[in-house]
Amino acid sequence: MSAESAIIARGLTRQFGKLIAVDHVDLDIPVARIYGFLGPNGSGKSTTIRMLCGLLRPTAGTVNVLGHRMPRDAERLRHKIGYMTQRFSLWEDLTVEENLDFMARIFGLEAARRASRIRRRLGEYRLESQRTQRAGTLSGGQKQRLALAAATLHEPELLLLDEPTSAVDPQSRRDFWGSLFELADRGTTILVSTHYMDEAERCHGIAILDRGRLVAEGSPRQLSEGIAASVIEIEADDVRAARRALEGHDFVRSIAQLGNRLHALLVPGMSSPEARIEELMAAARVTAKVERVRASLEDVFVAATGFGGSDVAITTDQSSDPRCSFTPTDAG
Ligand SMILES: Nc1ncnc2c1ncn2[C@@H]1O[C@H](COP(=O)(O)OP(=O)(O)OP(=O)(O)O)[C@@H](O)[C@H]1O
Repeated sequence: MSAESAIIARGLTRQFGKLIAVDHVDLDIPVARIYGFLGPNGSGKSTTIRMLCGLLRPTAGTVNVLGHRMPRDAERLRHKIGYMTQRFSLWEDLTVEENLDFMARIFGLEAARRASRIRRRLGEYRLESQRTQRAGTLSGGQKQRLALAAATLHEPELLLLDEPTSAVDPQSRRDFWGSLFELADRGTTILVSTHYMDEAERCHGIAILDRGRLVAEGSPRQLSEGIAASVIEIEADDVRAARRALEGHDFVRSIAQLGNRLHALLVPGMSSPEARIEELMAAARVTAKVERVRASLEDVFVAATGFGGSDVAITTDQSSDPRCSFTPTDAG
């Protein structure tokens, strides 16, 4: 393992019967960085994360996490990693403080350290006023802060976060990301799966998964510059007419509407794509401003996942429970 890599995976594969949920994925995730998994529903993000933290046994491939071979060394890794899923997985009938105390005991913190860590986390995650409130009655954002406080009680070197912000509002998401950056600044490696482009944009590195395969990887800037498409923005007085004029042409791979603008992804290598689009607009008598723009991460996502559409849906995965154990399972 290289000194800078927190996670190295080679040929990581997981099958469920005939379905290949994760298909020969290679990963090198550097320490103290925020690394994002982006992918449509069912692309294998959760399955990959569960294999990385030892909850699920790979069908094939090797995984090394913080110098430990997984899943063989899962038990030894337990104290070095924190895991948080999209589903609130603490005890709803216990108070905020009781939840933290319980988790601190699970992580084996002795009494004095337990008390000081809990006090610190309550402050850091703004939960002091909710200290004696039952977790089940917290708001979505408070629950998420509690889950992060619990996942970081033992000061893990690596945090694995599976769609942690899917149930909270934009302000809570922003706060949450502020906390992630602080953790990364202090040396924690963070792997986070998300459906949100703005979140992926904040990551130091991103892997895009599609049908179990890793289809693109790099920093947001590298991905944007390396996109296999020309991105043309069309600002039109009649957006619907502009869209109609673009439809049905082989060289137009996808069209997405953003207010009164369209983003068209064209096949790469066209000599002057703007001129070609201007011709189409003129022929359809649509007044439009046409310019070539830098690819957004959403454009990259659409191109990397086969131009299948830009809508990224959010689902709730009920399949994993971090409380149960760290024993790898074959059944998932
Ligand atoms: N325990 C399991 N048994 C059978 N199939 C499974 C199991 N867990 C996951 N799958 C399947 O593996 C594929 C990948 O699922 P996974 O949950 O990893 O995707 P995901 O990218 O995390 O999706 P989402 O964004 O919807 O949470 C899906 O087709 C899913 O139905």
